[in-house]
Amino acid sequence: MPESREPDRASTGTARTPSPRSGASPVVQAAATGPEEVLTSLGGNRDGLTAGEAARRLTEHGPNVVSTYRLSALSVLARQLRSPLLALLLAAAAVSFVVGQRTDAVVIGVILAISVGFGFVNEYRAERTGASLHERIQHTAQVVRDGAVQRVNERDVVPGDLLRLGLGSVVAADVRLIEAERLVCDESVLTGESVTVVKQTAPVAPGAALADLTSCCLMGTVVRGGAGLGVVVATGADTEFGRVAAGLSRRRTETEFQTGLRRFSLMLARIAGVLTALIFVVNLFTHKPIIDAVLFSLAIAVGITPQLLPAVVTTTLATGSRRLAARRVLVKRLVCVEDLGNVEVLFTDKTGTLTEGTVRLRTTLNRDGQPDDRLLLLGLVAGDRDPAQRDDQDQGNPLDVALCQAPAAASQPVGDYRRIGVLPFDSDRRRVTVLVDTPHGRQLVVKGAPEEVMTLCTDVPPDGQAMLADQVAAGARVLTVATRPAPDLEHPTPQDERDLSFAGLLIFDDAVKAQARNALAQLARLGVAVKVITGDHPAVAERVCRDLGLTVTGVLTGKELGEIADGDLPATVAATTIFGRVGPDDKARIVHAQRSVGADVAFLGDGVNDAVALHTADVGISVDTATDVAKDAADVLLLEKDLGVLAQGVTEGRRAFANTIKYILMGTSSNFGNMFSAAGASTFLSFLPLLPSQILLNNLIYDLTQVAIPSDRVDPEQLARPAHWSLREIRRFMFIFGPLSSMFDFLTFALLLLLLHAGPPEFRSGWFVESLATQTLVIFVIRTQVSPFWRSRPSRPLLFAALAGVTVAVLLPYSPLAGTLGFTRLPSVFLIVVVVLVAVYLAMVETTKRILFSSSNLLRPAPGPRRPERPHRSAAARMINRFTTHHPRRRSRTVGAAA
Ligand SMILES: Nc1ncnc2c1ncn2[C@@H]1O[C@H](COP(=O)(O)OP(=O)(O)OP(=O)(O)O)[C@@H](O)[C@H]1O
Ligand SMILES: [Mg+2]
Repeated sequence: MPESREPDRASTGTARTPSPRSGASPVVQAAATGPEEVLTSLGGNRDGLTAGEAARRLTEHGPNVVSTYRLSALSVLARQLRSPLLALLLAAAAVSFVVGQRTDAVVIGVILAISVGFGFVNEYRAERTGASLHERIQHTAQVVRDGAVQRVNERDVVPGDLLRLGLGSVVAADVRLIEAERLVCDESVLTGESVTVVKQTAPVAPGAALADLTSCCLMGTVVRGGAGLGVVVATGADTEFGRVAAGLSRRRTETEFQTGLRRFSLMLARIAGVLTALIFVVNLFTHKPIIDAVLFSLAIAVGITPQLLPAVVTTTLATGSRRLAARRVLVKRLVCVEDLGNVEVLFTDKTGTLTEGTVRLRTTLNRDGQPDDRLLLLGLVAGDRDPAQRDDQDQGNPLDVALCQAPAAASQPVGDYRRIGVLPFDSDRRRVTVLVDTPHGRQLVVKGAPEEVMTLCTDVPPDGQAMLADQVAAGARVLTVATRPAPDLEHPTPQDERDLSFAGLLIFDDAVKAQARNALAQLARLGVAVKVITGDHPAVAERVCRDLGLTVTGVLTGKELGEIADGDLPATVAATTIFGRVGPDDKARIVHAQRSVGADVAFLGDGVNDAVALHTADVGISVDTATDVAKDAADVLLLEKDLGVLAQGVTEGRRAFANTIKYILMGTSSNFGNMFSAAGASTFLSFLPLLPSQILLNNLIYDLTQVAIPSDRVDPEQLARPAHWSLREIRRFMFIFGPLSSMFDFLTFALLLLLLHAGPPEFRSGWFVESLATQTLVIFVIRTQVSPFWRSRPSRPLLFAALAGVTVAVLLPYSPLAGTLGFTRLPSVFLIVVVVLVAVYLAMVETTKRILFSSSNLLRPAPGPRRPERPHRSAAARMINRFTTHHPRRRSRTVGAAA
């Protein structure tokens, strides 16, 4: 991580982006004032607020959020109406109303209203699901209230609260620091500056710039090291972050899926444009009334455009997200469902995923290889948290938690050891160092990864290494403890970690998770390669993999990784299963290398050390109990750390993709073919093959049948491999199945005209029935690669919708509405002919499908050209989202529904 920790560097704060502000904000004033003074002025004390006072302040100041997101029905409706096509059509209908074709105009108006309403309802419902995803992700903050440390919802933090800050926490409000222990913050979200800032408690000069408020911590910034305690001086929109948040864009970058959809829609729009213009010109030449020609060509364009696409996509994704939520997997955005389906390589951490994650201290070994409680005592003293503060010891670093929970821990005289200073744990140094006053004088105690600590020792006994090797080979997690007298030391620095005396080893157990074996097998069946990335010793990881039956093809350590040139990295990473002793930047580098060979990468981790890699991956996955930064960086949150649910997530993603593709293939085959035929027929007929209102009605009924697609079953074969967008394949599909459908249309035309000598109403009625039947029923063939198609069962809603659509089409010419809609009864011989035609058509499509799918990649793994690097959403946008509520309450700024 590019960071500097020298205080002088941090306080000079050159050339940092100032935030727009009007007058000195609460935090700027507090920064220049003494800590106790600020605390008193806010009516607080070291015991924190009382519960009653906190509740009172919450009503007074409102929730601690910077913005409120409102899903506005109006904006969803506006999106439905935004189509220029619709506007043109309405205008043309209005003109036709004025020139006298009243019924036709009214019918067009009614059908359009129903279509818009239908699209609106579907999209609004799906959007609401999306919005509710957000509310399920809760963030908590650690505050001192009534004299005790407690976790409260971040939104309930109020001015005057005492906020505790630790490694990896996202600061929940603007605070004035009262205590700071080597506290280092990353304020890039506010200042754009990647150099971290060292915090302390001394007041700064009045009117200091935002980047120089070293006595304060600001909302939205991240604690990169150390710990602190501060009094909240501002919450919500009154914070510095709240002020800038109001002006920031919340635009999100597109995923591959969204890009694919957009390109597809664009392609159809182009085709529709060309076709419409052509029909219009031809119809003018064939001397049809101009207003009819306009209406007709516009109706065709409407017929081609997949208006329901957004609704179908959101509904499929929402269905997937609901199923996932039932399995305790939350996606932050709906499209993440689809992203999950594409995952090909999963990097996972070890603790809690492959192992139970409840680390237990098994034994201690001193210099002579004997159990010794003194090591436990030293281990406790050199914990990441001060053991003198007994609160919350069951949260945090699993190894430290294990030490606190060891049966002998309670009887250790930790009270006799007073902590003077600490070099907190971080994943690069892999150790904790504390300076303590002990009954035997002042001492430096170092506890950490054996490779790191043992090199700092001068007196490792001859069998020390062997002792360690035995334990590691057995799969135990081992920490080494070392000490040194330091009588004159005041502030420990990394340079003081030298000439240590080896004290012994702490041996931990972390049982292998039994269910993980099953989950790994499931992922393997889905074609997802699993790799382990851990800060632990590779041998420990190897042992775990062996126990779980995961084949290990290669092992690499962080050190070896450092020696590999960027160019060679992708190949090496691809050939490696275990990455051990890697730090945060290595993790990101590995993920990056894997992505560069064109694989879709997911990363699962929950630590501060995982945040960068979580951002780098295509899909970042974390757990609900993870550190704030990891949770924020993730796209998917598991409420339980379990690989099994992930396999299901992948399946759901693929299901969503498969169903979306079904809709698209439908739209590009028969539907497209029919519109094309209508256009063609208009060139040689002396009358319009379908009235504009009939085209719209045809389109509406078809659309109604299509909304059942998200509910459809997906064949197991399609779930077995990730699929990717390929516009080329879709186009190919379109140019094979479109004309095939047209061929049957022209056959119908010939029958109607030559055999049955149909006049305009009969012709239109007949073709209306035939075209709806073909374009609706073809779903049963297209929805599956299984041949013959009836061997794959569709979902009940889809079956019902399709059959109902056809029934309505057949009955319409016999209904009382027939006259208004321009239909007439059909001779029964024609209906028989239609049945035969449809059957032959479906058989043809089935045969073509068999040939096409055996050579096509459309619904199967397609290692086609890959998308470029995913541009990450800006850190600020992510952060605003965190501090946003979807429940409008008072005193928070409202932003539009543009998410
Ligand atoms: N509390 C601690 N005190 C001292 N050393 C520690 C502590 N926690 C971890 N270490 C050492 O640092 C190493 C890396 O730990 P880190 O938490 O960065 O790993 P990780 O990548 O999160 O691993 P995992 O896959 O187990 O989650 C550990 O293997 C251990 O040797
Ligand atoms: Mg970890």
